Amino acid sequence: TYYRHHRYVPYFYRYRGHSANAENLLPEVPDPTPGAAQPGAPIPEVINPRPELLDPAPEAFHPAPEVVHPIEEASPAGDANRVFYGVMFDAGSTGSRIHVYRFIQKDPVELPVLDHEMFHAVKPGLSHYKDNPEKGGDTIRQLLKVAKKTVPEEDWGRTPVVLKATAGLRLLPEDQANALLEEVREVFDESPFFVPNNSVSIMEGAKEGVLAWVTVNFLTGHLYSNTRKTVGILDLGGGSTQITFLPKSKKTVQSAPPTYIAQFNLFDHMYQVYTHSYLGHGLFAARLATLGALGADGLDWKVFTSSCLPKKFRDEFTFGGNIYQVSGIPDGYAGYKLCYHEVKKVIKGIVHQPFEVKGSSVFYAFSHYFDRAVDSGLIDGSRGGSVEVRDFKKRAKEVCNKMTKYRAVSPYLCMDMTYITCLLKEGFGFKDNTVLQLSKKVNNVETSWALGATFDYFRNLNIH
Ligand SMILES: O=c1ccn([C@@H]2O[C@H](COP(=O)(O)OP(=O)(O)O)[C@@H](O)[C@H]2O)c(=O)[nH]1
Repeated sequence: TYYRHHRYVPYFYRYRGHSANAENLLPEVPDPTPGAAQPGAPIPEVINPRPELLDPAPEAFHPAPEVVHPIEEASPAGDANRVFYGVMFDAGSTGSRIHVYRFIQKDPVELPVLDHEMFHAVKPGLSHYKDNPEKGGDTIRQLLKVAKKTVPEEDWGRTPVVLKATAGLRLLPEDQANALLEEVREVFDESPFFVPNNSVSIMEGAKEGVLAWVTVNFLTGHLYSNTRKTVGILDLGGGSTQITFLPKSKKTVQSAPPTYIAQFNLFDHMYQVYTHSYLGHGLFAARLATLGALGADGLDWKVFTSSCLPKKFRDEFTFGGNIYQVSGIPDGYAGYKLCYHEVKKVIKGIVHQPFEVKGSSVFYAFSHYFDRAVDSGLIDGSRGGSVEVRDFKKRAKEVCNKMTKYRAVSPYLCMDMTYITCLLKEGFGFKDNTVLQLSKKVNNVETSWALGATFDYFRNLNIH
């Protein structure tokens, strides 16, 4: 039985309505008793043993005792299940988010099962408050209310709260980023939750890609199968973008810059992945770069123009706490070809083309890849879907050549779709027929680095 946990395929069940990704809409948390089944819903089976898949890896995933709290006594009913929670904050460049994960540990030597995620998001991100860190701290305080409503009060003191900041804070001057982090530490310290050492930090880009890869491969069951098949991930944030996959060919590893290869141990397997985070190549940073405005601090009088924007469009674009004047080219041309030419300059020669992107057959693409695919009508927002790289290109052309039609959806849609097309094709070197699985959630859990980071916290994946 010791090995049995490795045969469990992670199955997740929806115990109650999952809150939508309504940025800015701070939740009413509908049901204060986590795990309460919906009326009429079938009683979920939490784990699903698959006896035919024997995997001799012996190590269980359970929190290392020094990190987390003693295993509970069996309840009077004789139920030895241990429920525990992990709270992970994602301080992204465009918003801050909270993920409250509920795990069930059936047996101390077996892997706990991820049972539920509560997710909420607010906009804008912490970096927006670079000149007013206290207000930034307030957004985290607001999100903590979700944790208080989701985690039963008796568990607060042993539930860890961790915040990791990504591109938004990486792009800020150090003193401003530190002031924001310090503010968050104070908010955590005054909260009733368990605040581990180093619980508030800026995450390295390389970790961001690896942890998202861990999340997606965990949620899709690939970490449990003995086929060693995994899926790659593409994450397009506001400030940075990540690519991570498990190379099949040695040449991919040998020809990659050494910092693009990461190793870690997960559920007793050693993985060596290709991963990189491109700072300044997230969608919003790329908009600014296309407009020639990236880093143009203090040029608030200047209007930055682009043929990717509707000709008569004019806007104040805010990113990272700075405001930029932007517009289309009123008497000039707009459209796909010119736009492609502009965005290509942002990508060409900067993005490394891995030897083998076509080999790693399926890539899960999420965050802004997903959002823009929904906005442009490529996929349905509630279901997600799979598209080929060429579908992005086709839709980008249509959006750019009919800007008035899509303007109401977003005046930046032409620029964004063209950037995504160019990044995939000329940046990473994907073929037209590479399949991208676009998803915001897998089994009702957000596809983001946050779950991987929670595993990393509990188990220390020792990524290097
Ligand atoms: O759990 C998550 C985390 C992020 N996102 C989306 O992914 C994008 C990520 O942008 P972010 O501001 O985090 O970018 P970064 O700071 O990583 O560049 C945004 O559209 C978010 O709404 C999401 O849907 N779920």
